[in-house]
Amino acid sequence: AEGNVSPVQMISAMEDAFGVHPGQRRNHIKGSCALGSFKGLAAGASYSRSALFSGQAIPVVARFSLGGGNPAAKDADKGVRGMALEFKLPGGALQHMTMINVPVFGAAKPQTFYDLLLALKPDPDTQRPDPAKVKAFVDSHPDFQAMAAFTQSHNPPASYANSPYYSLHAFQFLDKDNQATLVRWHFSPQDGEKPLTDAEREQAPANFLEQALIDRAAKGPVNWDMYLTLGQPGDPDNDPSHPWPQDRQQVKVGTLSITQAMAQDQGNCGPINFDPMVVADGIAVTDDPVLRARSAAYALSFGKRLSGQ
Ligand code: HEM
Repeated sequence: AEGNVSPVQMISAMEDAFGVHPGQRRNHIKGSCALGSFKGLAAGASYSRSALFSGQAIPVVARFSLGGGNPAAKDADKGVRGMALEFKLPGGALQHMTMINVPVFGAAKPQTFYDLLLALKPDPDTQRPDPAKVKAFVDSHPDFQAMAAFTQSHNPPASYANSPYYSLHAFQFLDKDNQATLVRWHFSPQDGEKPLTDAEREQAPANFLEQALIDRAAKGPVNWDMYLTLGQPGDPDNDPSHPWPQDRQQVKVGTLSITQAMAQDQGNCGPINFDPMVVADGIAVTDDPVLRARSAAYALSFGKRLSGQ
């Protein structure tokens, strides 16, 4: 079926798929907090007047996470890893970037993501998703396939520090003359990309990502370079399942340094809603329906967990 999916439908499908864990996120439930700063480059300032690219160090509160709503998920499980950033700009404005480590998203429209959640609802008899329903979902949603192929063919990272993270959505960067440039961005790890080997995946304990990040940050800043990908006329601005052609120009616009990590109940990322539509002057959202559905669903998840539901 086509049509708008309300946040109430979306979160209720998420709760049916993953269960309800009171006070916690309905998705990306397992994660860790971190702190650091971001330094922008003049190259960024030529596309966006955001204070991000002033060259001053901008304080950042971060959260790293596993996709999905299972708090007992294993860190070696295949699937999505997230990096959510809240930049505290001078004067009190906030900029969010809420990214995953997959370069293509599995839904052109909120309906596809909703249909996936419906297909993942555990069968009462087996307590597992019904494989026939999952297959029917996959067969009927071509926009899901690129992301599924990517997550199945890539082992997860050995550390959050060894993964890139992608905006997926396109945003408008606005310069000082209000000239707009359509961009996507990603953060590339200076520590390099390092997936677990198959043997490491089998032997890995359930929980290692948090301690690995704490240990790594204790040795010195963990850096990611931020790159823009510049859109060309005709590149879609409203479909995170649709990659742009490979030849699009990339521009390095800054570096994120994570200096400290901690458990999510010991840091200040817990009560933040990393809504990806929180943008400050110089960056603007498009009418991407997936981005809009995210914002609505995050608000509901946030309201529930803050009130102990
Ligand atoms: C329609 C599609 C999507 C829906 C309905 C959805 C829903 C959600 C919800 C409900 C949360 C928990 C929010 C909270 O309680 O604070 C969440 C977290 C998250 N989502 Fe999404 N999401 C979608 C797509 C995406 C995409 C495309 C990305 C990446 C580009 C993404 C990355 C993340 C990350 C990194 C988190 C964890 C944020 C944190 O650490 O607090 N999601 N999502």
